Amino acid sequence: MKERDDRIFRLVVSKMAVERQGEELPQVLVLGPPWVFSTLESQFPNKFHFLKPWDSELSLHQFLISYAQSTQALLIPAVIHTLNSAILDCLPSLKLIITTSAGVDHLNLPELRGRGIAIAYAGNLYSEDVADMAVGLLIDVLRNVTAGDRFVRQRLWPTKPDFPLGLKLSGKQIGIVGLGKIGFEVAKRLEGFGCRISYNSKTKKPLVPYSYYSNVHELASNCEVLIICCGLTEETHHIINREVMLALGKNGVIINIARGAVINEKEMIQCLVEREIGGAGLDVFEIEPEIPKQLFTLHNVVLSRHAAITTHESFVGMSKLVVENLEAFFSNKPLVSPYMGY
Ligand SMILES: O=CC(=O)O
Repeated sequence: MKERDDRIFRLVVSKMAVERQGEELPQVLVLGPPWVFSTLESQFPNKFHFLKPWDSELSLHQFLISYAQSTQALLIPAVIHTLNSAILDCLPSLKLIITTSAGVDHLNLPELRGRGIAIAYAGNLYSEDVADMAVGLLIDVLRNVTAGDRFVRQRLWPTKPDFPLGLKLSGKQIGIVGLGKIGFEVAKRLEGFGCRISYNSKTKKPLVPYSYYSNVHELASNCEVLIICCGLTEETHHIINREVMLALGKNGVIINIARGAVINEKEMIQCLVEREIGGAGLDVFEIEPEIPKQLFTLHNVVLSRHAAITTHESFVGMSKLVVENLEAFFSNKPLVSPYMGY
């Protein structure tokens, strides 16, 4: 009985605390991993009252029903895939979703459009960081940087001198899948390495000096490296399949800084195991963070933790953009970085 009374007391106190904090300021609900939000929170001015379900003892459903009935703005500070109809049904006043990502594949766009909910997103904020990461992964895979690090740490250098040779980056024929802002930034960087650039995208870009291939198979047949820079859509889902990888060839390298499911991951692992492609640098996976264990055993693969955007500078820029969008929204001005593609 005492335990039950204590619990009710704690719930009432936490409800009062939430209500007190939010008396004046516009409310913004936050859904997503608390650790991502906590890296941003210190940068936000004291202008909004952030509703954080993880601070409450209530279930998410109960929390939303209790506190978020008049909430108009929702912040998603990571790529989470749990924003389903059941959650949206608990948010009858919702008018805006701010996602801090550049990709919007985690949002059900037709449903949000149907419900009249606007979206603000990161736009091109991270393109340089993501392009830097793509080039970093490529150099790592070709020149065995991480594999060399493991070799040295395992004290194998003095005893086992037969470390494999790397492959040269300069002059490589690079195929970029998706020549948006990130793809362009990757191309610009690799031009500096004397690489020859080709690309695939929905349509040929005017005034672009790179060779265009209208399908990825043809692109792969003419390249030694594929760098995946496109968004994940129904059309691009598993667009990089076994046939494409076989066309890339035995020394071919795949870099993915876009979304895991653009590549058929099972087929990629099979191609890597059977040495039908040369290697891969992967920042993203089909299901994160539970990635296939087989990848851990492959020495021709460099793994990263969906971290291409995670620089101090990009987090500062992202916090600023979130605040600008919230300020615009709560003062009935146009959003600063609206997502228009739905
Ligand atoms: O993956 C990260 C993003 O879409 O911003």
